Amino acid sequence: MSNQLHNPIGNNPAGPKERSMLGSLTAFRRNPTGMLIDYWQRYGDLYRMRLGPYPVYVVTHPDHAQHVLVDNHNNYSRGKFFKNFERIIGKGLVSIEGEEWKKHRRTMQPSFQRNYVTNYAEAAIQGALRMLETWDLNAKDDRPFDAAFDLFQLVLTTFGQSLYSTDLSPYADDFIPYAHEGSLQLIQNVLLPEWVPTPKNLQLKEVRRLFDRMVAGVIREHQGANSGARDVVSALLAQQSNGSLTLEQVHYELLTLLFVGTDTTTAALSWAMYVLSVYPEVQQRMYEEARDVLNGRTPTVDDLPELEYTKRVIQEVLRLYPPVWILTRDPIEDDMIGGCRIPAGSTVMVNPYLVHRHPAFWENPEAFNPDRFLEPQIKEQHRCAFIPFGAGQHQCIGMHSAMQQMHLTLPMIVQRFRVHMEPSGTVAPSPSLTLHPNHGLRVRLQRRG
Ligand code: HEM
Repeated sequence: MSNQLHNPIGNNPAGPKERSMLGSLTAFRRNPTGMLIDYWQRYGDLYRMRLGPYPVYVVTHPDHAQHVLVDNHNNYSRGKFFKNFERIIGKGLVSIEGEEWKKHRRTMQPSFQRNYVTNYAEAAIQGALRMLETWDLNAKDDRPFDAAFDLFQLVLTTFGQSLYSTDLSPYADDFIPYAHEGSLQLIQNVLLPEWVPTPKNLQLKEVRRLFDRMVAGVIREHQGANSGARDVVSALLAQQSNGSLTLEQVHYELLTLLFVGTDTTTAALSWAMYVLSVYPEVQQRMYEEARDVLNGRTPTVDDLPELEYTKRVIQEVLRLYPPVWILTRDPIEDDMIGGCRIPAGSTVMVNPYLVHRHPAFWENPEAFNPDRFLEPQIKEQHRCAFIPFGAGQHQCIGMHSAMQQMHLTLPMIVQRFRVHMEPSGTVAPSPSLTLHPNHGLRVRLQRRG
């Protein structure tokens, strides 16, 4: 794999010769991760391609990621691809900019602070216990099943109770396939104007209607019950009462959190289950850690610092399978990255999937090795070599709650079961907006004695 800094022609990055009007869009739709890696090998660390009419510069080197996301972020807007999100979730934290973004982020931040997030642990644990009860039955009957669906249900329910003080479980059957569909359409349909009445656009409208109904219900419950809840819904509604936000803005922010918070955490948990099944030695070490630290108990947040191998497994899962595998920004003025000119109005794609595989920063990058994250060496790693939650001002607001949920759930799983894939073998990533294992995650569980 390439480890060149860049491979420019003059001060233009190299890239494929694209004769079709669609540029590299067809190849991107067919096999996005494969295509991006192939171009990386051919054209170096910073390359140029076209997706339809849009010039895109793909960034794979941590220095360049840091330049775009952190050091020179003032010269970058979220850009045209993030605008596309508005088709499903309206104008929320992932598409708004400037002062409006700052105000919204400030309003929501307290609900996501590391210390506050510990309040969500109980919902995550109780949800996991319920899920494991049904898994017990599957194990008893030796019945293979799609764990990805159950994990999504767990994440949705925990999300609802923690952040919205609402039981979202009745929506799970509709929401889960719709969230997958929405995520897929957003990446496959980047060029299709939303007013064109194609079956896919009509499907997107239906997805949007369900999401709207869910969020409208959550807001109504909060307004009607005077619940006294101190959740993110109440924080946003307080700003609406004092005239700082409109009800529509509150609605869109809640829609945004729901869409981006659940699909991502589910993808990460699914990849973790996959990893347990293909690396039995990793599963065994996690089991031994859970056995020694918990001695058969259910974990609490106080146990998390002791479950340190599990944390490294989660980090390694996020390195190889970053659920948010593409971040895009548009330069406002012309910029220079690694000696190459990046024109205003184009798009820069910072690609965690590639950054996390950069051979100059990760030895034997395709190997699954949680010990890469051992201290002190990980402290010396480039600050943008590992960016599953992004970097800079737009860094994920939900990262502590997502990490906490994974860190609590995985020891509970390995404590009770041995996990096997059904059928065994490797699973390819299926990239939509988020990176999921393709064809779900069929597993067979064996109860530990
Ligand atoms: C494993 C789970 C998750 C991953 C991998 C993840 C990843 C990311 C990444 C990479 C970004 C940066 C986007 C950018 O720079 O353009 C981001 C932003 C964001 N994430 Fe997450 N996320 C996860 C879970 C969550 C959860 C649980 C929530 C909410 C409950 C959430 C809400 C958001 C929001 C609102 C933003 C936009 C922040 C802003 O621009 O101010 N995420 N996430």
